Amino acid sequence: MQKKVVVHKDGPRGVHFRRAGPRQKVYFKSDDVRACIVTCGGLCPGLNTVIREIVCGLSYMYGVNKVLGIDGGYRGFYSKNTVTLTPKVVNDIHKRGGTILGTSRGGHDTGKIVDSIQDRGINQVYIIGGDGTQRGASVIYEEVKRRGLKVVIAGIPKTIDNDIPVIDKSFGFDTAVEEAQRAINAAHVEAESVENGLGVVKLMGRYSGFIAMYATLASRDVDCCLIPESPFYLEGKSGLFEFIEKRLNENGHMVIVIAEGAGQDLFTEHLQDMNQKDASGNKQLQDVGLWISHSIKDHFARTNKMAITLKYIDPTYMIRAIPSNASDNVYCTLLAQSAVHGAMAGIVLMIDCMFKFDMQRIIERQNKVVITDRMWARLLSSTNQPSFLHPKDVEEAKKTKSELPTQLLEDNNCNNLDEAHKAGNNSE
Ligand SMILES: Nc1ncnc2c1ncn2[C@@H]1O[C@H](COP(=O)(O)OP(=O)(O)OP(=O)(O)O)[C@@H](O)[C@H]1O
Ligand SMILES: O=P(O)(O)OC[C@H]1O[C@](O)(CO)[C@@H](O)[C@@H]1O
Ligand SMILES: [Mg+2]
Repeated sequence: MQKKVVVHKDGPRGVHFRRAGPRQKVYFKSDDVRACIVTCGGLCPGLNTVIREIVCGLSYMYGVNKVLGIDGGYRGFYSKNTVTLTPKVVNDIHKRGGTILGTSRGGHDTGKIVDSIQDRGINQVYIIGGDGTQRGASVIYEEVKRRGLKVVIAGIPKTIDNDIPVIDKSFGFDTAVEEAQRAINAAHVEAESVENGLGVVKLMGRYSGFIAMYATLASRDVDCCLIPESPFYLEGKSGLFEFIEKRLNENGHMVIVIAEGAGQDLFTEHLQDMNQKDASGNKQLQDVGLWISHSIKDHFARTNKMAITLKYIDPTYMIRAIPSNASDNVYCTLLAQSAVHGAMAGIVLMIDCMFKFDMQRIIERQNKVVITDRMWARLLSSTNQPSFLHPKDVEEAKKTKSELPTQLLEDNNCNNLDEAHKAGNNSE
C-alpha cells in the first residue's frame, strides 16, 4: 500500500483504513440478499476470477444463492436481461480471458441504473472496473443514499494500466507484464538476427507507464523504455535518435518499449482527429508505436547514417485478453472474498474491498510512475538509457529545486564497511 495502513492504537491520528476480512457482526440474513455483479470499461486478466469468487464466496461462506450478472456493463442495468450466476455456472470461468458478463464504455445513466437496482430488489452491488467505473459507482452510491435504499455498493478496482491510486497494484497487472515478455522476446530475437536490427514494442498505458516500466525491468533485453510520465525528444544532442545510433554502433541491435500514451504531444499536433473520444469520454490516443517506427526509419533513411531493419510489434490486446496467471488469481480471490465479507457486514461503500474509505481518494487522481522515484531510477540504470530530460527541463528542475532521479537514502542505522573495519568487526 502507498499509505501506512498498520498503526498503533495510540499512534498519531491520520488516514486509517479498515482491514478487510470476515466481521463478527453480519448485517444481512442469507435469504434476504439479492446481489448483482457488473463489469465495465476495458478488459483485464482476472475479471472472470473475481466474478467466480464473488459468486462462490457468497454461496459457500454465507449461503447466499441469489446472484445476478448484469449483461454488458452499466447500460445492461436498464437495457438487457440479467444472467443468473451460481457456483456451477461460474465453475470454470477463471480459465477464460475477458468477462463472461460482457463490458462496455459509456451508457452510465444513474437514474435508470438505480431504478433497476430498486425494481429488482437488489441490495448488494459488486462493481468491477477502472477509474471511470468507480466514478460511476460513486454517483450510484450517492443516488442510493438519496433514495434511502439499504444497498451496499462494493467497487473492485480493475485497471491493467495500474492507474488507480491508493492500491499498490491491481489484478491483471502481473499477467499483463508476463505476457508482454513474449512480445519483447520476439522483438529481441528479430532485432539481434539482423544487422542494425531494431525491435519496437508498444504496450498499454494511457496515462501511466507501469506496464512498460515493469515489462522492461523484467526483460533485461530492452535498451530503451518510453512512458507518458517521462518526456523525450527525437532530434539533436542526447535525443532518442542519437541514443539509437549509439546503441546500434555498440551492440548491433536494439529493443525499444513504448507505452501507448508516451510522446503524444510530439505528434498529435499534426493530426486533425486528436480530440476524438470514446463513449466514456476518454481521449482516443494516436498509435505512438507506428509513429515512432516511421520516424526512426525516416531519420535513418534521411541522414543516410546506417541501414537499419525495424520490426514493430503491437501486442496491445493480447496482454489483456488472456486469463489471469497464478499470482493474479490469488489476488482476485482475496479481493472478491474481501468484498463479500464487507458487503455482508453491511459496509455501505467500499472500494478496493480491503478498506472502507472515502471514495474521493480513489477517483480524485491517477496513479502515475514517479520519474524521480527509485523504480524509474532502477529502470534507467538497467537499460542505461538517457533520462531524455531536455537541457531546458534540467534548468527548470534546478530552478524549482525539484529532485532529479535517484534519491539517496541515509544509512543512520547500519555501519558501512569502513566503519565496521574501524570498529574491528568483520562483515558478519
Ligand atoms: N464521471 C463518471 N460518472 C459516471 N459514470 C462514469 C464516469 N466516468 C466513467 N463512467 C462510466 O464508467 C464506465 C467505465 O468507464 P471507462 O470506459 O472510462 O473505463 P474504466 O472503468 O476507467 O476502465 P479502463 O479505463 O481501465 O478501461 C462507463 O460505462 C462510463 O460511462
Ligand atoms: O480499445 P479500448 O477497449 O477502448 O481500450 C483501450 C484502453 O484500455 C486500457 O487498456 C485501459 O483499460 C488502456 O490502456 C487503453 O488505452
Ligand atoms: Mg480508465
